Order: sequence, then C-alpha cells, then structure tokens
Amino acid sequence: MPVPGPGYSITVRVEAPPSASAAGDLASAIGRAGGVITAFDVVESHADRIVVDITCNALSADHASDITDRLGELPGVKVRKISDRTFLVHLGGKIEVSSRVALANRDDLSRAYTPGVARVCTAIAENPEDARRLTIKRNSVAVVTDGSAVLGLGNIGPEAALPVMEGKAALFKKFAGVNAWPVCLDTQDTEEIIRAVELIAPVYGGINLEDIAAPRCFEIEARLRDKLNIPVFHDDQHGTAIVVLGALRNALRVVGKNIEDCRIVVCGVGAAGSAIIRLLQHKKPADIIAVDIDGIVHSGRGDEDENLRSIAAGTNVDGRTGTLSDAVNGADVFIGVSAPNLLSGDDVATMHDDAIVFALANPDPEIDPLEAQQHAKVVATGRSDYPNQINNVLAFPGFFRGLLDAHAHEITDDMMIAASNAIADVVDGEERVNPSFIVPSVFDTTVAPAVAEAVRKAAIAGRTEQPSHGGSSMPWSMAEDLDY
Ligand SMILES: NC(=O)c1ccc[n+]([C@@H]2O[C@H](COP(=O)([O-])OP(=O)(O)OC[C@H]3O[C@@H](n4cnc5c(N)ncnc54)[C@H](O)[C@@H]3O)[C@@H](O)[C@H]2O)c1
Ligand SMILES: O=C(O)C[C@H](O)C(=O)O
Repeated sequence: MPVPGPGYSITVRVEAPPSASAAGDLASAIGRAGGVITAFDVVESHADRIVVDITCNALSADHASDITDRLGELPGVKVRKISDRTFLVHLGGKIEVSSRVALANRDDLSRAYTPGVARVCTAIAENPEDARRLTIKRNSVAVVTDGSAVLGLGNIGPEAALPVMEGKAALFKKFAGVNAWPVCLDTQDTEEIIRAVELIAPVYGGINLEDIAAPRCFEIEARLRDKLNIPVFHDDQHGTAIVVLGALRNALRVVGKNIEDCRIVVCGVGAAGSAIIRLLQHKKPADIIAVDIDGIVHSGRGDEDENLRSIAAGTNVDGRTGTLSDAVNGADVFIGVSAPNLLSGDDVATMHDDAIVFALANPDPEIDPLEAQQHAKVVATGRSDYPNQINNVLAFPGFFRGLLDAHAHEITDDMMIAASNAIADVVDGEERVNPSFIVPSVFDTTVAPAVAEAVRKAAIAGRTEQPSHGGSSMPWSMAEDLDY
C-alpha cells in the first residue's frame, strides 16, 4: 500500500477566517483527502483573516491537486498559491562549482590565473601525469548519459536526464567528497558516445556511465575500458551488482544457508541483471536461473543477443525452460531487476524454505513487499519506505573515492567484490544482521569510507606496476596527498 511521501510534498498558502476552528478545519480537510500534514505555519494574521502555509505529503501529483481542491471548498477559505516542494528543490539546479582558492586581490589572481598559471600549464605539458596533482582531474568524475534508460522512465533524452545526473553528482560529493559533473550527450549512437567520452576524458579521473540502455551500454563500457587510462564504471550494472551481492551475503547469514547450496533466480537480464549474474558467479551458487521478458534464458532459445547468449552459457545447468513461475519453484533466492508486479505471493510460496526475495524494480517492485513477506524470510526492495533498501548510492560514491585515491586506471571484479564485502561488513557483526537489516541505511556515513578503503586496497593489491612520479617538474613537497 503506497503511503503519502515527501516526493509529492506541497506547500499550500491559504487565506482562512480567523476563527478558533480554522486550523482544525484545514487539517481535517487534508486528513479526509488522505494527505499527511508535515508543517503548519501562520504567515500573516489580520483582524478578518489569517494566511497559513500548510505543507503536506500526497500520493501523487493528482492526489496533491485533489487535496488543494478540498481546501478551496471550505467556507471562507481561498487557496492563494501551491508550491510543489520537489520542483522548488530543483529551481536553478542542484549543484554548483566553487573556487578552492582565494581570489581576493591581484596577488591571488597572479598565482591562480595568469601569469602564474602558465608555469603550471608548462609543467603539465612536459609531464601529463602532473595533471592528476595540479588540476581537478584527481578528484573529478564525469557522470555520462545519453538519456536512453532513465530510472523507470525510459528513453527521455539528455535534457530530461539532467536532474538525475545532477542528483548523482550531489550524492558523489555528499558521501565521498568527489566532484562529479553531469555530461548528458545529445546522441544515442554507440560510436558517437564512445568518441565523446574519449574526447572529454583528459579532465576526469574516472567515468561513471549512467542510465544508458542495454545492450548498447555493454559495448560502450567495454570499448571505453580498452581505450581510456582512467576507470570506467557503469553504475546501473556494477553499482547494483555490488550492493546486491553484499545484501545477499547478509540475507544468507540470516537464513543460515551457504550460497554454494542455493538456486538463485535473477529476473531481468538487462544492465543490472547481467552484472548481478556475473558478480554472483564468482561466489559459485549451486545454480543461477536467468529470466527475461521471454521466460527462462537457456541455450536452446536461439537468442541472437551476444549478452544473452553468454548468460545462457554460464547459467541454468539443468537446461530448464518455462516461465518465471517455473523458475522460482524450489529456488532459494529471487532477485528481480525487471518490471513491476511479475511475481505473485503464490509464486513465492513455491520457493524453498526460508526464501529470500529482492524485488528491486523501481519505482514499483516485482512483488509488493508485504505480500512477499508472507512467504519469504528476507525481503528487500529499492524503496525508501520499506526496510532493506537496496540502492546504488551505497556503492558508487565510495567506489570512486577508492579508485581516485588509488590513482586506479581500471576496474576489476576483485574491487567490486571487496566493495560488496565492505557494505555487508558495515551491518554484519555484533549480531546486528536480522531480516529487516541486511544492508546499511543509505544515510550511514561509514559506508562510503569503508567501500573506498576496500577498493583502494584491492586496487593497490592488483597492481602490477606501482605508480611512478617520474618526470615531474613539480616541487616534490607538493606532490603528496591532499585532503578533499
Ligand atoms: N534498486 C536498485 O538499486 C536498482 C538498480 C538497478 C536497476 N533497478 C531496477 O531494475 C529494473 C531493470 O533495470 P535495468 O537497468 O537492468 O533495465 P534493462 O532495461 O536493462 O533490463 C530490463 C530487463 O527486464 C526484463 N523484463 C522486462 N519485463 C519483463 C517481464 N515482464 N518479465 C521478465 N522480465 C522482464 C527485460 O527482458 C530485461 O532483461 C528497473 O526497474 C530499475 O529501476 C533497481
Ligand atoms: O540508480 C539508481 O539509484 C536507481 C536504479 O539504478 C534504477 O534504475 O532504479
């Protein structure tokens, strides 16, 4: 059952009679309309009227307008203004650039800008590696999208994708001190996207691909990894897989099962599902059954898509065929990254004892978590209004912090597994794991540093050559770590 939430929060400014019952009448009208009041402020008081700002949560934009209509119907009440608080937050965008250096006088200017800056440019021209130490490159990530697979909204284009990318950039900064910048490309052509990212790469220490549709996203990521000497990460794939793997480790602990004994159904074999399957394979479950819109993925299906063929080859050891219901019958774990309302309570009832259900489709999961809960021992969703919220924000800020700190040039599966263990470890321990607590809160500020440290260590451990400072013409004392 959806509940009114802050995503549909409005502030309504109304004029009302100055009677003793006015506040109660307004509040009751909102309550009757199903809204939830979160603030009530009298902003003006006159002999003949009061002016009140009422803030309340609604279920949807239509519900919000229904609530304001009900207020307007009260005797003597006039609705003056309605503000949608979500839109208010977005006015003028959510992020900005600020200077890290003083620019108060000519002296400052001569060092931060011309003529002083020329010596720094020359140093970098002589030794391009110095760009990491003397520019924003060291702490900057491009959040790159073509706007083709944005949230559950689909192909809405680059401008419409920008609020999501700004949001990601804000989260990068908040949780890991990383300066991320949205790069929304006005093309959905694979070659153009690859070339565009190649051309902007000099500015950044890492590339975070975001909301680029499958299967194009797989080729773009693979080819950029080959071409660039900075790490390239597709958040929808790997961010999701890292968090899911960590959550699954703790869920299995709750139910007392070993992954080697478990049959895992992954519903959705797009960006998220494919990456989840590939990371899960490192943990050697008894079997993985992949299911997409055409049913169980198996080698006899004749899929032409290269990704699906490779998933078919590495999963479904018994060559099962059929529907999602056939797949979940007798399975230990269901992981959904597909579409809303595909799984029924009856399906979950056919799963093995102490079933685990991760219904992660956003905004509406594969099954209502309350229904799943009746038959499963552990349930997780992508939603913020239910325990065990699985969201990439647990992974990507810390992951890039670790990559940037290690001056990593590539991303390995070892780093991703280390990150997923770090997320699980934040919860696991001191007997804190339970069916409603398998992943840390998205606001747990210890997660990003733990993930960063795990990734940094994995990057250094996997390195064949140590980074060299060779050729730098920069004074050595300046070359060492800076705080962000
Ligand atoms: N909670 C999270 O952290 C999180 C992270 C990533 C993705 N997601 C959600 O997972 C879903 C998939 O994301 P994606 O980026 O992988 O999308 P995608 O478009 O790349 O893949 C979607 C997959 O779902 C399958 N599918 C669609 N309808 C289906 C049906 N009726 N039955 C079975 N399979 C069906 C498709 O065949 C495809 O394999 C979205 O709802 C997204 O919001 C959630
Ligand atoms: O990126 C997110 O935070 C959400 C997730 O990737 C989704 O597609 O629903």
